[in-house]
Amino acid sequence: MISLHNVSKSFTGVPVIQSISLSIARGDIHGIIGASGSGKSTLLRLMNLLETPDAGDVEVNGQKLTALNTKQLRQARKSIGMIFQHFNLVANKTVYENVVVALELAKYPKAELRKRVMDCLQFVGLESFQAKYPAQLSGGQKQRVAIARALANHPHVLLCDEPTSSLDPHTTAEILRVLADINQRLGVTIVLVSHEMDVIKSICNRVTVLTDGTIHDTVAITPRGIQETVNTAVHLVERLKEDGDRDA
Ligand SMILES: Nc1ncnc2c1ncn2[C@@H]1O[C@H](COP(=O)(O)OP(=O)(O)OP(=O)(O)O)[C@@H](O)[C@H]1O
Repeated sequence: MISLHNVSKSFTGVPVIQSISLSIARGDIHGIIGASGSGKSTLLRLMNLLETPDAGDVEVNGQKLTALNTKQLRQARKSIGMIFQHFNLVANKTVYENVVVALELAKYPKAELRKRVMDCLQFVGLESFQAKYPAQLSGGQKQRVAIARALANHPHVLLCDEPTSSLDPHTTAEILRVLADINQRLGVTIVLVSHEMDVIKSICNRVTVLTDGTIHDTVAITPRGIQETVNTAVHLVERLKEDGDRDA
């Protein structure tokens, strides 16, 4: 589904990704983990050519992206959704408008716009929030809108760059559940960059460990499932007591 062949990328002469080859199979939830600065985000952004490789080839869904012209690449990107740590919503657009923009940019048939937006919002459980603005939403709700927007054009692949890093554990579990659902119900291949081992272990079936822009290893794991978390005040106090982090 996604193949990188000897891909390299430098910034201002400093190598950040060094001749990486990696294959991600259709239907996988593939994690990328590594220390800060190891190149995780850059590797992910090379998969949809948000970063252009200095060398090597990137193939997604049978198409060699590195061989396409600008127009062809724009077309190919419709089938590659992406979400980010800080959601990247347009602040002065409503939830509905944030999703419809993705469809309009992709020249989706006008008559089908409304239905498609509402289907996507329903999938993430936010159809009743369509008229709200991002500032009126919680972090988890904002990420759901971003997911709805990423799903709008029926992608085959969803690239997720630290999608839960701004969220509390309870909301993290909710968003991971949505991602697992997208993978299972819609058959979307997911690549998930995270520095949190718990996040990676909960839903990924393969994991690449990056170190200094090279692959240390890629291993198969059994996702252990999304841990239920509770965020009531009582539960939070209990957690503090467990950690011994309270006034004596
Ligand atoms: N556009 C850019 N221009 C210059 N340097 C960049 C750029 N993007 C990334 N880098 C550098 O490349 C290296 C890898 O960055 P990257 O964001 O891919 O790492 P990361 O593993 O995702 O880090 P983190 O976990 O801290 O987000 C870092 O040293 C970073 O400063």
